[in-house]
Amino acid sequence: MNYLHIQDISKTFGDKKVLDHIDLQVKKDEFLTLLGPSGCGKTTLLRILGGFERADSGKILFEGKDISKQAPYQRPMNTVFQQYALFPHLNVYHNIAFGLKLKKLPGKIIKEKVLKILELVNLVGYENRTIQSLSGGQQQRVSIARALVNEPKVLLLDEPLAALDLNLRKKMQLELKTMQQQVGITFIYVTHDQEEALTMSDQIVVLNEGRIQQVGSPVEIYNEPKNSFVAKFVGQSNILKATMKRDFLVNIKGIDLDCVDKGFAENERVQVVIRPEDVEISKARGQFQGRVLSTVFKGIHYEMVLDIMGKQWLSQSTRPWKEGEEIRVYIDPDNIHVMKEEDHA
Ligand SMILES: Nc1ncnc2c1ncn2[C@@H]1O[C@H](COP(=O)(O)OP(=O)(O)OP(=O)(O)O)[C@@H](O)[C@H]1O
Repeated sequence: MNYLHIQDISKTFGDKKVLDHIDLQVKKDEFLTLLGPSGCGKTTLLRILGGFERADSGKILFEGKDISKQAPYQRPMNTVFQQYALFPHLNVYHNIAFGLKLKKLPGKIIKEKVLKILELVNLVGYENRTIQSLSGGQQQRVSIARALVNEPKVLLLDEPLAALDLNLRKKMQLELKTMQQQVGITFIYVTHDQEEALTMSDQIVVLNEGRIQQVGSPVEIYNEPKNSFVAKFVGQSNILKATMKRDFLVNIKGIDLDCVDKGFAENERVQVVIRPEDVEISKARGQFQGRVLSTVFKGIHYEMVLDIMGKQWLSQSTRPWKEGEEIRVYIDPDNIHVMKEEDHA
């Protein structure tokens, strides 16, 4: 039996179809991320899961039971919002204990649970602090603690780190992942930040315009994007028109390249994705000839725009190449990913 099954969910606001037949299986103890651009329907799907919004059609099944009609508090889920939604007049302890008091648990048990969760979110000693005296990162930890203390089976997180600065966000990403592994709760995490999704997730669901584009592990999504939307949205890519000659041989602009992909017909028109870090520039070796158009220093590497037979390619290298320099480019067959051709590409 599936743990959580989002079964054929659709939702329309006015005349806009926001979710279009979303069908998704979520495993127990999995960190699953809904990734997509602003407006693609991520938050709406999360709100439907949490019970804050009703789908037009489809069901939410938890351990085989239909929970679609349950109120938020009846569901085995808790939500952490981007705006921390903490009670400003209560201190840290009472913010976290709030839900447990509503459940009328004995004071001793409440105290034990709150102290345990404070340890998990690294806030031991902060019990009596007011919410206003905490930093943004600490406030978000309180809101995560407040959700986790209720021991939900599934935690829903809607861009919880969006308001934090970059350094703190990166630190919290790792902390959240560790927390999730420690508590062994399924996390469903919404973000539009592809790096965040790649860092934290077991599974990523890429959404665009209310439709699932691809479901896969971070490595699958990055290395084997299913279409040009995923290839462009997750990392940078060179997307090139090509023709499949036969299995393991693809032709780009008259140049034959070995490749690992198969399953395409002879002479089928395809698209090839090559990541900038896989574009190897050298003076002498390579299937393609070209010229450096620009070079920008990016900290740990240089980013170059190349002119390869009249098309611009992005590339990365640890050494700078001079603008105007004539170069060759080598692509390893392992780094050539072939996709079906799309009309809009
Ligand atoms: N209650 C509502 N009434 C009307 N339209 C809505 C409502 N909620 C969401 N929408 C619309 O549905 C679309 C999807 O919104 P949603 O918030 O799910 O997207 P999102 O992917 O989470 O985007 P963001 O990252 O910007 O929050 C948007 O066009 C939004 O304007």
